Amino acid sequence: MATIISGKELSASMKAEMAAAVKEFPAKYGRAPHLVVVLVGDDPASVSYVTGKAKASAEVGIRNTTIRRPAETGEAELLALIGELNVDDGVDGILVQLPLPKHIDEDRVIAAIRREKDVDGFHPLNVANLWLKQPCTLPCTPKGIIRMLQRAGVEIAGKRAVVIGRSNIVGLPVAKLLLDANATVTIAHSRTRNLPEVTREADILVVAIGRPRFVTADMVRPGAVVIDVGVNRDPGTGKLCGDVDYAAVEPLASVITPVPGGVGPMTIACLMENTVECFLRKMER
Ligand SMILES: Nc1nc(=O)c2c([nH]1)NC[C@@H]1CN(c3ccc(C(=O)N[C@@H](CCC(=O)O)C(=O)O)cc3)C=[N+]21
Repeated sequence: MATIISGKELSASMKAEMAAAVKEFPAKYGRAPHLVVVLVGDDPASVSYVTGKAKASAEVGIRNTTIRRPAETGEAELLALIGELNVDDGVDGILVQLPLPKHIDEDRVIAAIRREKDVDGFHPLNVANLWLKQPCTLPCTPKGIIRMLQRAGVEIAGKRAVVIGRSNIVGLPVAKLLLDANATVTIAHSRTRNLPEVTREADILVVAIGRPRFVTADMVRPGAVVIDVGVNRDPGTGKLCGDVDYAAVEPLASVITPVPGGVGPMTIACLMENTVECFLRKMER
């Protein structure tokens, strides 16, 4: 029987704490923080994520503007919109929802966001500063994962951590944060040979590979801490499911995160935190 880390509960307490602080901002700074979310196209998953971000903003007292553009929007047009938001003093955070339509270069769009307003922590200068251990905006999902480990009282230093997945958004930055917390880190991926053998070495297993129920019981060391970053639709039921076969793995893990109600809500809470941090850095400059 594993301890289940509820991202739902932990994110709710983070949001409540932020709301109490943000309530004082209009009197202190003249206004509330303002997050602008840009959504290009109408992918249903993206629409639902963007709605989640607006809902969380309301809970915390952050002003949220969601700008929607048709899927055919040109890259130049999107870059022009970002340029306007960059120089708008009333905008503290800019998030461009990913993935973008194929005709738009995501890297170019991310790099166009003013670094001080990059609440995702995806801008090249934020990424560089993460790897140089300089002050930076941390990407929301990795930040949320570390928060969950801390909340569960998981000691990271000296442990073996295995991350499955090497994306810029989750795998690479979470590996860096675990390394900075003095874990011994392995980054595994689709081309890793003998993957079950590698993952069985893990005291802490972070799974961000994007395949429903990919991690089975034979891949997990008894007593391991298992963090499931997956957000998949079950091909059969259409329900949300993780990258971990939860029913099979939960009985042998010491600590595990569920899907839904795990890493996802923590990502959103950390996005709110990053928005508040960008706002405060600006106001205190
Ligand atoms: N620029 C950008 N920043 C992102 O942070 C970003 C993005 N693009 N593109 C897509 C991914 C995905 N993502 C999720 C956030 C919350 C949940 C979440 O809260 N999930 C709930 C369930 C939600 C539901 O029921 O659909 C849960 O796991 O309990 C899921 C996924 C942020 N992303």
